[in-house]
Amino acid sequence: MTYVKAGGMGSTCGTDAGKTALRKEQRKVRDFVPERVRATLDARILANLQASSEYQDADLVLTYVSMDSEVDTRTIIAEALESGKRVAIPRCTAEKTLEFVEISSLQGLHQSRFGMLEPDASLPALKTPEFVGSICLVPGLVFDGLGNRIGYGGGYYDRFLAFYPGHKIALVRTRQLSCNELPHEAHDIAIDLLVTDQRIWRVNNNFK
Ligand SMILES: Nc1nc2c(c(=O)[nH]1)N(C=O)[C@@H](CNc1ccc(C(=O)N[C@@H](CCC(=O)O)C(=O)O)cc1)CN2
Ligand SMILES: Nc1ncnc2c1ncn2[C@@H]1O[C@H](COP(=O)(O)OP(=O)(O)OP(=O)(O)O)[C@@H](O)[C@H]1O
Repeated sequence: MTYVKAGGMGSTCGTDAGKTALRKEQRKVRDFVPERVRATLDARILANLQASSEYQDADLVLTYVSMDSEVDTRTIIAEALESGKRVAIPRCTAEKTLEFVEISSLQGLHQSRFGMLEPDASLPALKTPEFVGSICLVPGLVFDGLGNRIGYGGGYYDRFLAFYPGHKIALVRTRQLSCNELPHEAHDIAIDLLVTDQRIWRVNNNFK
């Protein structure tokens, strides 16, 4: 396995080829970090998230259910529910966007054809007005200081976030941060808040 330093990434300009290459190398970077180290970093990310006013003020948390080497959201889900917050997780739709379904535990979910845990198709999705006052934890492989992100490449989150009224928050291990501006296109929706294992980074140019 090749170890790719985050600082060594090329800043290719807005091309699909550039995004695809970054996805591939960042996936390796993320998988390369030993599980024990990831757990330590993720505990710090959790603490920083919980310390943020955006999290504290939110009564509803929209979050993916982590898998593989993604930043752990299962503890976040358990602690959010424990503290009385509402939690909703995504379901992929045929239109390649996301619907969010409220859950009360991680029980009863099923594995989607992409390997992620999803709520049953029969359960009702929340409607956009219910997202006011919520936060959305957005997954990604690599982020830059302007809030640009590169995900798995389905465009699911970009389509959903285009109509999302709450704070868009990324949970980021420091080595998933790019010091170069990432390639981005008109449809890409930037993150408002980066929560790393070291600090909380507010992307001011997103607050309009
Ligand atoms: N844990 C977790 N859950 C998540 C995401 C995530 O990043 N992490 N998502 C983040 O977005 C959404 C699912 N994202 C996906 C992104 C790409 C493909 C994908 O590569 N699809 C292929 C194959 C399509 C097909 O078989 O029809 C493709 O689009 O080519 C699938 C799902 C929702 N749930
Ligand atoms: N709002 C949108 N409307 C139409 N197509 C879109 C939209 N957002 C993204 N797409 C399309 O989805 C595909 C993947 O987008 P992109 O490369 O930005 O993925 P990503 O941000 O890495 O993935 P994701 O959002 O699932 O994490 C591209 O072909 C893009 O044109």
